[in-house]
Amino acid sequence: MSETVVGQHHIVVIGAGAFGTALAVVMALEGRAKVTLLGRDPSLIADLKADGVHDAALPGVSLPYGLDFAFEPDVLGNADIVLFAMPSQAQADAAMAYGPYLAPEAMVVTCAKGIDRATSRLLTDLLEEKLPHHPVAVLSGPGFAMDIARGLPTAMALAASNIDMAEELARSISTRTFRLYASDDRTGVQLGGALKNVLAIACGMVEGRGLGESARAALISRGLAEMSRLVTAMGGKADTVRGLSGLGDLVLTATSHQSRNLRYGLALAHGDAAGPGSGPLVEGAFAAAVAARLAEHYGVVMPITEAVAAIIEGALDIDHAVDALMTRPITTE
Ligand SMILES: NC(=O)C1=CN([C@@H]2O[C@H](COP(=O)(O)OP(=O)(O)OC[C@H]3O[C@@H](n4cnc5c(N)ncnc54)[C@H](OP(=O)(O)O)[C@@H]3O)[C@@H](O)[C@H]2O)C=CC1
Ligand SMILES: O=C(CO)COP(=O)(O)O
Repeated sequence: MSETVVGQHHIVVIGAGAFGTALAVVMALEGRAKVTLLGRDPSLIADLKADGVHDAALPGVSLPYGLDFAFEPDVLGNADIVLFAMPSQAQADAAMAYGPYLAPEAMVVTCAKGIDRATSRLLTDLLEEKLPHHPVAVLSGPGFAMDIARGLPTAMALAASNIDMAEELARSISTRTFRLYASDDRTGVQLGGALKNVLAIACGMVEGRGLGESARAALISRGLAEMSRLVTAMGGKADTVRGLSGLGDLVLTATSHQSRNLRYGLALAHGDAAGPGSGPLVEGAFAAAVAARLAEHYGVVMPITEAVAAIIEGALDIDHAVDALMTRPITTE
């Protein structure tokens, strides 16, 4: 186990899945901070320590020598930065389970891309309620876990309500291959991450039905317009939507077969998608209905998001959805 040097950050990543492990790997390789990956399954953690690989999450990636592993939450007692890298719908439970172990000065960063389904709340708001003594930031943007872990160049956004804190976290977490840009727009950054997943599902359906690349481009740009409307209605910035966590992540996820959300859309188009939660994590399948509720609440027009939500619920089929979207009244862009 590596020792903490005076003045050095101790960063704990909670959640030994694909993204949590990738973040831990890239930070540990940099070697500036002491980094611990905290998982909840003792046998998995024992295997990671013994084997030096996490083949289920990141096949072929070596776990660096300097990375520490733990399953006992008391390791949190000397961490000043704590990353919550579990799925959106597990963030509230994780805050309740790990909150009592956090050091008083710990800054919390949610790394999930979604909205809490039970409360329709942004994850930073949810975590702040559960962890009232800790500032909560969010990390989001274009970056597949595998690319980050392999040390390919990636850039994401780190947003906190206080820009000084966002800059401090961005500097502390960034590495030579993983570059973070600071923002004070938590709302914009989080909604970008959640909504691009819904739009990636739609792009998967477009591809699965053979509707063409022109349709996909139209979907990306009209989807971005929807994203912009909800972000600004909820107090976020239009500029954020054009940045890494909005346009950047939308382009990545809507065009890559690495994306689980895109693959889910493809499966829906082929009529062989099992329900959300029954297979690999598909955040957009949970976010679609919540985003549609938020759109209604804020009086924002989001026809693509609403169509995806209705298709997943089984209330609409893809052909009718496309027809309805194409025959909406002609309007300005
Ligand atoms: N994969 C990627 O490329 C990227 C993912 N993300 C985001 O990161 C988040 C996680 O995704 P990803 O890592 O891919 O998902 P995975 O399914 O690979 O991993 C999720 C991890 O969270 C753990 N977990 C689940 N519930 C809890 C809990 N209550 N407390 C502690 N740990 C828990 C799981 O443990 P167990 O196995 O025991 O259930 C698992 O280790 C998502 O919101 C995703 O959108 C963001 C950018 C890139
Ligand atoms: O968010 C991601 C990359 O930025 C990962 O996307 P998926 O969850 O669709 O695989």
